[in-house]
Amino acid sequence: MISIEQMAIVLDTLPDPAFILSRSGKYIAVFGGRDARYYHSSDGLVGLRITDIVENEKADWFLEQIELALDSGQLLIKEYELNSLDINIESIDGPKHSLWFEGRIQRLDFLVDGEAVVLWVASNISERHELEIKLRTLSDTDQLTGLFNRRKLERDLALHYDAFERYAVPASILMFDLDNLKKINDTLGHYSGDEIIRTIGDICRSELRKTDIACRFGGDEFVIGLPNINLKDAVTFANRLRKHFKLELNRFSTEDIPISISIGVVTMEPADRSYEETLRRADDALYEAKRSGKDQVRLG
Ligand SMILES: Nc1nc2c(ncn2[C@@H]2O[C@H](COP(=O)(O)OP(=O)(O)OP(=O)(O)O)[C@@H](O)[C@H]2O)c(=O)[nH]1
Repeated sequence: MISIEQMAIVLDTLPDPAFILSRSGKYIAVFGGRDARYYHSSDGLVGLRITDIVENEKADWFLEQIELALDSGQLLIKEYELNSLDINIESIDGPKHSLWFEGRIQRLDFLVDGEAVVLWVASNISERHELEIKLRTLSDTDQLTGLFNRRKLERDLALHYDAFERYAVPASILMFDLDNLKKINDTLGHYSGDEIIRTIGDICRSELRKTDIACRFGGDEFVIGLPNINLKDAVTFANRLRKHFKLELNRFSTEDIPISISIGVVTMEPADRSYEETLRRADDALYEAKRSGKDQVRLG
């Protein structure tokens, strides 16, 4: 059997901080989490309330979680961030940058000063969180161009179609394809073809707003989603883009292989039953641009 004194040492040596918090957000007791590389100091917390140290919105969130854990009686697991906007990190010992935590919150079956209480164990998961963000970004990105890939595009277009259908928020789509890439590969080599595709990514990044979605759809085919843009403005944009591409890609052109792009432009319409139908119309418009001699913009 270990003694009460040894038990106290064990609690204080817990690698992750464990808080006993009341329903009203009062810190009743704090144990462990002493490593200043991973955790802010919890010295002086006992007796304070969450609202004393955490800004309003975040404090409300903490109180909500306590309430949920108390009501359900079941283990509640939540991830959250604490940064200098939430608490005055500068004045507290410990890491100064923002941290991500996994909170494990469980009702305790006793009252303190007549109030229900929970045990809140906070594990620092910042490294895991960063890795997850990197993985998510990687899985949404086309390696050659750094643009989004088709999976991410389709996810975003589904959301924009939803906004269009419910609230009539316009959204337009450009689908474009390099002209004559096969000849370029055959004549100048596959690496030149790759460089042209990479350059397309750079031009897209320089031309687009943050909310636009530029994606390499596959091979030498690209799609740009333009939220909040109607057909007229989308066509103006497509023409500007075509000229910009022509200018930049000119350095790859040879006498008998001009390098340009063909673009199909459409906007979401009530007759489209899904974003896939809008995309299909963009593809038809692109096909028309190719059929009519390439290096041009066609409306669908
Ligand atoms: N270098 C390079 N070539 C690629 C890549 N992806 C696809 N391609 C080539 O791009 C060509 C695309 O086919 P098409 O669109 O029919 O060929 P195109 O010569 O551009 O024909 P048009 O679109 O009618 O002008 C194929 O030859 C593919 O091998 C890539 O990542 N790098």
